[in-house]
Amino acid sequence: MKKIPASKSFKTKKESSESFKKRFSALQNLPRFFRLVWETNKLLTSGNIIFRLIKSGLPLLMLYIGKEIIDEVVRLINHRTDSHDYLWMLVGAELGLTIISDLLNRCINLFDSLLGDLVANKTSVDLVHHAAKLDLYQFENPVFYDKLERARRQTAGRTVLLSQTLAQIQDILTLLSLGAGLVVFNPWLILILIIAVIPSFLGETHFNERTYSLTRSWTPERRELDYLRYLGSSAETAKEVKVFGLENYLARRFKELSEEYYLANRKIAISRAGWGYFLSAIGTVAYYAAYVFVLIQTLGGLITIGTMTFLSGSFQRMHGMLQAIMSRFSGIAENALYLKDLFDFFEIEPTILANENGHTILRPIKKGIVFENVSFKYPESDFWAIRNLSFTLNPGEKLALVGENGAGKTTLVKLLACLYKPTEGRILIDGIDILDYNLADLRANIGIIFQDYIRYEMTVSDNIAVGDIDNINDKEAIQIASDMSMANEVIERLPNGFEQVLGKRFKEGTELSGGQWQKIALARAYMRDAQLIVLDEPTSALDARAEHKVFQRFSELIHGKMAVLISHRFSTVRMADRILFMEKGKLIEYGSHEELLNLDGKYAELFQLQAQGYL
Ligand SMILES: Nc1ncnc2c1ncn2[C@@H]1O[C@H](COP(=O)(O)OP(=O)(O)OP(=O)(O)O)[C@@H](O)[C@H]1O
Repeated sequence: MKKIPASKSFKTKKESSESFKKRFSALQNLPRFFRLVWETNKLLTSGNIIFRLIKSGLPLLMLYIGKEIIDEVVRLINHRTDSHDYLWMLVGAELGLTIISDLLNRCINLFDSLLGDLVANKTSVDLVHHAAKLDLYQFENPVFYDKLERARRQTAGRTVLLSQTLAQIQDILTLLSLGAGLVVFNPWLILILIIAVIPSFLGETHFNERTYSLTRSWTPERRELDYLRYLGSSAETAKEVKVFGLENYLARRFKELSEEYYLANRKIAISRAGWGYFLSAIGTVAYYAAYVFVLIQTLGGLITIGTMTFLSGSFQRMHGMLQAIMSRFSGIAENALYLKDLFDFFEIEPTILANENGHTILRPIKKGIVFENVSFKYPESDFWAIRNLSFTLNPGEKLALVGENGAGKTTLVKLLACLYKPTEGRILIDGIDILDYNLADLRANIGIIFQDYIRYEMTVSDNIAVGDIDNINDKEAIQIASDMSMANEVIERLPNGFEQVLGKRFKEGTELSGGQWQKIALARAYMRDAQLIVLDEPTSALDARAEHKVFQRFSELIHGKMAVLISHRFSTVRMADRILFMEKGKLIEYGSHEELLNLDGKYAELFQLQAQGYL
């Protein structure tokens, strides 16, 4: 079994004090959090605060009435003929306050939970919007991914922080009011009280901080655990797990890793329980010392029995409350740290900007698309995925990209869609760098179907409409796109036609074959009114005849538009006006099919090889 890395289980003093400071500075995130809560729902937020303010004054009032009741009862025992009216009035008032207090509790809980759900929903929506703005390479970076993962966890978890902080404010107000009552009768008790809770507070703070550092430093492993759980128990992976008999391997890997995490966690949990018990025992002893002090004063006739119950009652409540406030305080600081992860994520800026005021693409494109000495390295990679690539895609031209696996074909398409920035060189549309165009307009003009397109487990209609999501309700356009891509042949055979849910995740879902999925995905390309259509091996799962037919149709249907086709089938590739043959990121041959055959180079060699396979 792997040993727990030292850095994960133990930390130096310096690290501890640094993260301690970090915890407290994380509290600075609270105002931003409350702004978010306020913006989410002003009515619920203000209602919640008002109810809590009222509630915070009730304990003092109740204790005072309790004291008055006892003193009145004692007085009436000694003066039996006096009227009982004041006593019943006090009892009535106590009953009324109890009923109001219950009602306030219900309202506060209700508002907390409604507000918590709304905040979680709003944060999730903001998260999706922000994630969509970020660069693709950021998603491929593990550090970023961990941040995203932590942020995603925060969206639901912050509900606790909301009620914690509001309860904290409420308890502090109650404490102040009770404290004022206590000061009037005996100021010394306050001092005992403070001494009693400080050890617990320090203990709580220390352990919360250790838990946070542990959780944080284990984010990559927790991500791996989630991934292993997914591999071992999801519909998508079940087929392969069964045929390769991976269950034991996955379960073992999960067990080993989860056990390491458990052990690290257990260590903290045990010392937390031990120290927590010891430190709160100090508080209990102090409480009893104060209690004895009050009893002695009562026996000496210095205070009434009512005052004794008031003092011991408020002391007990304040003790409990102070302890709750202190332990909640470190809880809040801890949650605020997690909150920092969420806000940090929102602070990550994309490098490819939306460029809302950028150029818009001419319709139709006049001079075409020019790759000008473009080179590209993936971030964190030290080899060139694309190297010194220069070519022009003329208006109306159909270009095919050919090359062995890893030659850089998909990378070229990603650069064209502005998913990455070229490391060197420029890509121009009508003479303007694509980075200077309005990003949304640029992408609206390009329709790309990637080889790893998404199989949306939604209706057929939605699966096609994602190609032009603004027209999701345009049934006619969806129908036409499906006719064009030959998906109609698939759809006709589905029990619910266009409304058929695809995939096996949801009830009544139907699974399609690889080729059938591809025909549906291909319809997305016809949905949008793009000037350039890029198909990155979207027909690899079609049989040879179907692929030939699809491409023949494609050439006819997109007549006049620009297209880039990536395929490993030469029968398809030869339909293009021009073919670019790529090797290790470089363009090594280009021309029409006939020209490349006459050249008798790499293209011709691969073509012959494939042709022989069919002989
Ligand atoms: N996200 C990525 N991060 C780092 N390197 C990558 C990434 N995607 C691709 N590469 C590398 O870039 C090179 C070009 O990959 P690309 O996907 O463009 O090839 P391709 O020609 O489309 O291959 P195929 O025919 O297999 O689809 C490969 O060596 C690959 O390992």
